[in-house]
Amino acid sequence: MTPIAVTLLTGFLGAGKTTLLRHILNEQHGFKIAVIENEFGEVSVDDQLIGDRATQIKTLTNGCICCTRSNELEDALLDLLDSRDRGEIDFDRLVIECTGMADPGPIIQTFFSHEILCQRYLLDGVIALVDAVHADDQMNQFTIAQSQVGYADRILLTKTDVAGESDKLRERLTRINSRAPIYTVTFGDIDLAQLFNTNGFMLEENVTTRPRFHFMADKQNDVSSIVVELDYPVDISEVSRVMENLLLSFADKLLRYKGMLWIDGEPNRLLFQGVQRLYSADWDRPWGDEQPHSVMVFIGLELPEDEIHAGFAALRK
Ligand SMILES: Nc1nc2c(ncn2[C@@H]2O[C@H](COP(=O)(O)OP(=O)(O)OP(=O)(O)O)[C@@H](O)[C@H]2O)c(=O)[nH]1
Repeated sequence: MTPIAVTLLTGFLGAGKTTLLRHILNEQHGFKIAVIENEFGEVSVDDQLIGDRATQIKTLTNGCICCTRSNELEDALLDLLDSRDRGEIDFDRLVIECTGMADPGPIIQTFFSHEILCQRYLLDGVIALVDAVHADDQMNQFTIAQSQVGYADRILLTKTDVAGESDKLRERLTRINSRAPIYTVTFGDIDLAQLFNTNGFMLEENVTTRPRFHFMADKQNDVSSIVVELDYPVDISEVSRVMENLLLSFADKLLRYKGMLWIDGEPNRLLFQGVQRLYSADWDRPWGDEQPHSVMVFIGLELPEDEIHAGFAALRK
């Protein structure tokens, strides 16, 4: 059975998530989309704004889905599957709109830690919306606004019609997350091909991410990213040991990491990625004519850069 592709919309309060969702639902894309909305408070406003284009809208108002202990998100995901299996509703994609204060981490983990959800849903991508007018202040004040950017596979800069383009803001976003491309979007108007099928959590991605800016130590952000590149082969069990050690001390700080490794004596590339404590690895295609090398991107909160660099540097034989 083909898993249902899930897109997670995150971004700080007022960044334009609902506006984008409305645009997604009104496009002629041929998908049947179900929506999970998360709002604070008993009265749901956004589902009235969205209109009736979604197959099914589930609104979770019992607190924020990233921090409630009630498994409300899990229940909603299972309910949707039940209704679909009973033939009551039909959908082939799911979009989840988080609240503006939500931490995407636990939401992402839901898709990796529950057996049925793992099988039936495929987390396709995390889209972070960033309000070009307010983002700087928001990220200065709230680390969660930085984390939302840190988890993203795509960053959408909204409200540039008011704020204009800012290289400084783009540079800051790239410092936080050097992996995600940044697109501008005005009132949600964007080609869906840029949002869907990002394969953000698939392992066959060609990871060649490099920071587009050369920067100094990051004093501005709590969340930042680093790229680790190794021009020597490493032992797979040694890599596991380095990762286990890093996770032992810093699991909560390593928001997201992804990489391609040159494993000693192996003709194939090893792709690996993780979100906090959960990580996985898979063999990819052979290196072929390409010069083998390793490249990894780590995105995290108060990123333990020295420890990461030291851990992998120690693998040089
Ligand atoms: N000028 C301008 N306004 C925008 C743009 N995108 C969204 N808005 C406006 O920004 C306001 C907030 O947009 P929403 O889509 O409700 O934002 P949200 O992220 O869903 O907000 P919360 O649910 O509160 O987190 C609305 O008044 C939108 O019309 C844009 O690109 N340009």
